Amino acid sequence: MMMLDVRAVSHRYGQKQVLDGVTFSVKKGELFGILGPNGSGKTTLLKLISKELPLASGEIVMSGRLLSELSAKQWAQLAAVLPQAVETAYGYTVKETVALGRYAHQHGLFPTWTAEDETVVQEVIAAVGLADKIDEPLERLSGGERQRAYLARALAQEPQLLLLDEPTNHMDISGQVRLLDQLAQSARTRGLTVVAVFHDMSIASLYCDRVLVLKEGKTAALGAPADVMTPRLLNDVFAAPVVRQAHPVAAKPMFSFVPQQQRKKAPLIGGLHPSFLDDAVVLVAHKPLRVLSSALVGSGFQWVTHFVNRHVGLDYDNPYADEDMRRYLEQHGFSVAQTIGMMTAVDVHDVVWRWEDKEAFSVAVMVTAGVGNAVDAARAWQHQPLAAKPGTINMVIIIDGTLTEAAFVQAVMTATEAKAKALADHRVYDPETGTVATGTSTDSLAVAATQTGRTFAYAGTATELGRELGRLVYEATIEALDRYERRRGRR
Ligand SMILES: Nc1ncnc2c1ncn2[C@@H]1O[C@H](COP(=O)(O)OP(=O)(O)OP(=O)(O)O)[C@@H](O)[C@H]1O
Repeated sequence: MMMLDVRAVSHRYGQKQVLDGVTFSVKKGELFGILGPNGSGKTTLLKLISKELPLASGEIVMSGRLLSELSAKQWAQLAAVLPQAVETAYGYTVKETVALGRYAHQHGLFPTWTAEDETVVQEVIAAVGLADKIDEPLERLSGGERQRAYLARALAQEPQLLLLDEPTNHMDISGQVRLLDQLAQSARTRGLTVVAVFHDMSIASLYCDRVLVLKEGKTAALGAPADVMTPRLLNDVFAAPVVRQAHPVAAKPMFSFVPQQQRKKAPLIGGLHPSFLDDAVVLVAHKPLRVLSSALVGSGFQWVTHFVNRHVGLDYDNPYADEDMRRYLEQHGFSVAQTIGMMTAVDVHDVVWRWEDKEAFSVAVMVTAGVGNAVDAARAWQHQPLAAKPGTINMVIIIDGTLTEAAFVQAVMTATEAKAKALADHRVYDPETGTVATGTSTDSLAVAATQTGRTFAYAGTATELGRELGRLVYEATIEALDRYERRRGRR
């Protein structure tokens, strides 16, 4: 059974329609987020669910019962609410405030304070981190501490459903994390259902199982954050440019707004640098880049924001490597449609990142090199049929500038030639033919361009762009080969 069913709910203040046919359900134990710009109807929706506003249109069912059939006390036995702004009642201590939350559990005309009431109150105060302030009057707490005291009061109700309006509003980062971890744990262990309004999209993405995105009182999106919180949707709903990035440790997308000024001035490459997951090196561009790539995921011409080079073991042998890579990207919160995915057996911490800012353009190169499967392309025909093994040179090239398609292809040629020269100078040999290797059997390359600024019709070695590109690729490949050898030497 659903904990909460909201069916075709609409609401007007006078003539003003602020909610229009909103429908969603929340399962028991779910952490459900409501997102949307100011005035999109989020608080109104919570007030309708908490019976603070009368429901004029649509239906709300809580734990199988129509809201209209629940008395105030019955409602309070099922649900608790932490509103956006709570009036501080002066003179009450933390404990007295929290004790008010037990009202729904007390019986008779002269309710008595039971041992259970006392235990619950002590527990929830400890859970929100206010044990040392238990006898402090509320007006002597900070805004964040007071918010936590009110949260403890809501938790003391031992509700099945907790409604929160911007619960982390006044809290510092550690307070936010503690509160949300606590809610997530209650959801997991006690089956507590949480419906919360969030303004911070990254927090919503990190903690919510599903989100409802409201725009002008209507549902703009409903689903898992990784699925529905696309930059395009958020751009549209919030009318501001949003960047989606990978969280460094959690498999959830993070979001940041890009200040207009910064967008105009800051060159892309200056702010770009590799970041690491446990088993991958990741590059995140602030805006989609046009890419020509041979990668496992995202081959051909694409517009992407993410480049993921994932480490797999030397014995990795999967005929469906592309599907496996897609799954990996999804599990780690990347949008497959906007990501270039490569694989390597090399330790990704040996990645080499080189960049050069010229007046007319900038170029950056990211290389991981492993040459366990080194091949001389001119003599590959002498090999036994080659197995696609993951000993590989992977390269991502990023150019601040506008490239024609010819320039993309020429950039691929220039990079490939410079890489082959690096292998020759590094004396990497094809173990089967004994001749100098030109690459490995599974190398990947992605050339990406911002498609803003100066246009480059060519990127061959006769052009300034090509010359710079050739130098960077050569130097980065040599350095990556050095790192590869050093690590092998250490084994
Ligand atoms: N009591 C009221 N009387 C008239 N209009 C109201 C009332 N309360 C809210 N509104 C209007 O209804 C719209 C939705 O308000 P609501 O508070 O639900 O939005 P919200 O999404 O929670 O916004 P915020 O992010 O600013 O908290 C707004 O345009 C607001 O001005």
